[in-house]
Amino acid sequence: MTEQNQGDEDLYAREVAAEQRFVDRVQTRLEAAARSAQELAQEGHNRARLGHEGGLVERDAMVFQAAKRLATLDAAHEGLVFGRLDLDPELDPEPRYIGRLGLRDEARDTLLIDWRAPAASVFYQATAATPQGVVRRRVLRSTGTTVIGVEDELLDDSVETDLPILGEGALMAQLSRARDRSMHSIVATIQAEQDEAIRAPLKGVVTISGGPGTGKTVVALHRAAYLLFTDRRRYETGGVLIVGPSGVFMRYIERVLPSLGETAVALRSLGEVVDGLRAERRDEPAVADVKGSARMAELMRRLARQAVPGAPRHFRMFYRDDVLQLSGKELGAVRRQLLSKGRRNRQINQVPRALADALWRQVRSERGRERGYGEFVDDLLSDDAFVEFALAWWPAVDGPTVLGWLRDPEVRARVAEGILSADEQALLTKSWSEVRATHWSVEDVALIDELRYAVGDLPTVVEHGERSLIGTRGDEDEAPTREEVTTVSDRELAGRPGWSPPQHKIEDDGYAHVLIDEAQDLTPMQWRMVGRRGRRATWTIVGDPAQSSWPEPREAQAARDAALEGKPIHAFHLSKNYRNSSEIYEFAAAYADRVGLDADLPEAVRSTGVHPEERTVDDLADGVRAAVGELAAEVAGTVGIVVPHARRRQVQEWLESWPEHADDAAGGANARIPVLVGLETKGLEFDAIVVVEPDEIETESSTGRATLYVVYTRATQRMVAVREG
Ligand SMILES: Nc1ncnc2c1ncn2[C@@H]1O[C@H](COP(=O)(O)OP(=O)(O)OP(=O)(O)O)[C@@H](O)[C@H]1O
Repeated sequence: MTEQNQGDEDLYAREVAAEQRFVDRVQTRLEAAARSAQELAQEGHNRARLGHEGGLVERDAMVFQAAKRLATLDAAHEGLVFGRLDLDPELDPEPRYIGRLGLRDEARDTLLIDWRAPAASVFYQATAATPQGVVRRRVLRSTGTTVIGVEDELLDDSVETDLPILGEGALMAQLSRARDRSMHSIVATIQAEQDEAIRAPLKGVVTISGGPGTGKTVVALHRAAYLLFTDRRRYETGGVLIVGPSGVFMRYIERVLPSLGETAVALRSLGEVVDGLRAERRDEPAVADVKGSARMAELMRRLARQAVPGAPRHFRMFYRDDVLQLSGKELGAVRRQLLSKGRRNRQINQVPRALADALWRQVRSERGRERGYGEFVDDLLSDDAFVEFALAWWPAVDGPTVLGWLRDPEVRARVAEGILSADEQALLTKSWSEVRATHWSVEDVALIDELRYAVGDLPTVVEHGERSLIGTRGDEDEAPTREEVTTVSDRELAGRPGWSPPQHKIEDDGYAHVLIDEAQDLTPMQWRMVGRRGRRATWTIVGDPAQSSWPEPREAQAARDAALEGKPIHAFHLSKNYRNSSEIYEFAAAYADRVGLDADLPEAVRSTGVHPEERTVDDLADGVRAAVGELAAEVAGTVGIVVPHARRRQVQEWLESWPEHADDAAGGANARIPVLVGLETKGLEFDAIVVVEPDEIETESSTGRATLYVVYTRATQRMVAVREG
């Protein structure tokens, strides 16, 4: 080793040791904060809320909680302290440290600046062209609480200092690491254009566009953390909803926010947006196209107004000297009259009276009329046959039940007339006849939500005597309370089981912030579903139109505009691809160009020198096996095998039968070597990808080319496409 090299190494070690001393100091302070929080917890929470001191301790408690989460969830990655700024000594001779949370020392001076605080923005925004007073930017690389390296950038060489500049650049070091099954935070290396989107104004809608791998997802997640930091009360109380394409994707991103100390967010895939439903299965593309179409909104509206299939269709009774009966036609009129007053489930209390009114019009005999309307109603309400009919004719219904009515061919033909073609109707019939009644698809969830809003939430059944079946004050959201049960009929009915309004109302679905990832794929019906949750929200919308798998972009755009209700839009665009090697991205971009996708082509910042390969093989199984074997040996992280729909099972079976990969194949979509269809790879990334029969992926749906483009942009290091020739 040369003297020069030895000298460099010593300097590097000294700098790392100096940073370690600072990190140790932060750690000691954090532990002290934790101790005082614990002591205070023992003394009781009330004191913590008193006066100035109390506020301070509360803050310590928060710091403690956040730190605990950091320690448990992200120990193996970037540490609590990750950044340091050395400014022009004339501005500030002391270094400033940036961390995942803010911390003060014993004298209440700033020890660590939270990355989201205004004082930290210069860490991300300063460049050599506009150094903003920063001479050196340093990123600390750590494992847990141990500093293992530093990466420096000199931003202003006009200032005289003796600061050493070490390392090879934090960004490249971060981008070259192996991919595992989850996405990690990028707090240490957020780039200036990304930082602008993260810190964008709070009002209205922020859109983040950009080609593959530009950091749209990870930036949007950091933005959610930023919003929680800036207006914690609003966003923690009102809630932040993050919607992504699939369960696999949600699991992939779920660690990012906790690693930033934030857990107060609802992460939902499109199949989980509606409370109580959890769908993972996707319909085949042709069916999904029908179910997602905006035309389904009208179809659902009609469906929600139908008579309940299988419910009694007429009613007949004797009253004094009259025979009273309600035919299908008369019942239809009562149904329409009730529906004109509000949501179906909210009308339940009005049903007996509406039926009684219709029957009273038929009472002609003198003996009947002389008792008067009031007593007639009371007589009816104490008549078991009548009450049973009312309950059976107008039961409380929920979204899944109403969607299930479409299994009845008569109902389906009636509501779909003029909306869906015979072929489209047949597709729906097939889709619902093939699966168990409750095994809903992701696409069904948006339809169920539509119906839920049309019929109103399910009332809660209450035990005997608590509530009456019949309301005393028209269509109200509040059920009559015990005190309001005043009429004879009410008293009689008070002994029967009845309904009270739902505890959870659909009005409670709203969030303070809605973040939509892979927004280019939302169908019009899905836009309606998320729109209902964001009426009073601020929004972040992330997407890349070239990766869209929805065939009617204009229809989706209209649905999206309707969901946003004219809120002001701030658009941000990201221009650099941080995922793919430049060799892989060139291949993908050439494909996009060849097949005529109007793609937003970012610049890939990293090169590996290894080009993707296209292989034609005699035997597909052998070819895939060889490719998987090579790539699994070459990369340390994940290897995705992407297949056409029709080959999924076959390839999964091959993989499991190859002893060398049996372990890596276990764990389904979360395995080291998962088998996925094109659409499932959305938003994900792998160290290496094997694409099986790409031409079949391209032709298996009307948007297959966009899907194949997505597939070609998933690998960070290696890609092999295999075709049988
Ligand atoms: N500033 C950064 N520092 C380090 N890594 C980054 C940075 N920006 C993005 N990355 C990494 O680049 C990869 C791609 O990011 P991300 O998945 O957010 O991109 P995307 O634009 O949503 O991609 P796509 O649209 O193709 O799904 C991720 O591994 C992410 O961590």
